[in-house]
Amino acid sequence: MRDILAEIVAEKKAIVAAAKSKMPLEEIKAKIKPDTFRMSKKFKKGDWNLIAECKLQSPAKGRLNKTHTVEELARIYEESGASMLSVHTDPHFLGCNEDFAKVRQLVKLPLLRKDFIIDEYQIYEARMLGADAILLIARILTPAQLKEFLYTAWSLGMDALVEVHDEADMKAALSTPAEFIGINNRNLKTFKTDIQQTLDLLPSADSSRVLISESGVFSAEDAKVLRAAGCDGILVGEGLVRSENIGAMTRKLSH
Ligand SMILES: O=P(O)(O)OC[C@@H](O)[C@@H](O)c1c[nH]c2ccccc12
Repeated sequence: MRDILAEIVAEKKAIVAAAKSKMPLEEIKAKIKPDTFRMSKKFKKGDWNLIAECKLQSPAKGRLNKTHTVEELARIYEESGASMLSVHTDPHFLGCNEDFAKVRQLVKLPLLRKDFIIDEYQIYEARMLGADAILLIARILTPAQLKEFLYTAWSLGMDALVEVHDEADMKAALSTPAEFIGINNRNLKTFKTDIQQTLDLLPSADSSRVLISESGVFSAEDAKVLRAAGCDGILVGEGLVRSENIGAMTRKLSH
């Protein structure tokens, strides 16, 4: 069976190697200033937060939205009450660093750099692009890397959303002091989603962490179920970019 995550990670190694030879880490370090933890200032345990994702394409489903640019999506989300934006920089999602930097110029909300981080270089790069937070996917990192990358993000004033999909990932996430844990309802091998995944895993999370349910949220009803179960927020891409009225859907899912 096709393993989409493994394919993406294999390509990512080459992408990072090419980026390093174009702009060495030392050069990035000389350019950047630490951020001010804008995600953790905004997200409080017990509040409800929508992270709205600028997602034009998915590797499993192909093109999701042909009518809007990433910048247009970002503007609608911000005007319609999202707490934060997630912007892909990986080409499988039609993301790129340039679009991320453009969104940074356009909006004031905190921005999550959505990518597959396998090397500390990408964390410094995220800060250079103006990210407030990064995604760390437990499945593709060792527990030691997870901790190390979390501290690297913190040293740059950025927050990290540590993503888990099953009990083993959750255990790894809980072994770090991660403040934000994202339960991905999507199996990253098959890309199938089911919000039941969050409901199943929530009891094993510790209640001091901010818990975000990611992927496969398509309605206010889904959001309501997740909120009632104890989530502090949701991360939504497809459910927004494919809806007929993106602004109205953003408003519905924001509270
Ligand atoms: O479009 P959705 O089903 O609402 O999902 C958004 C987001 O959770 C998803 O893009 C995502 C979360 N973590 C990932 C890791 C890899 C690829 C994609 C993702």
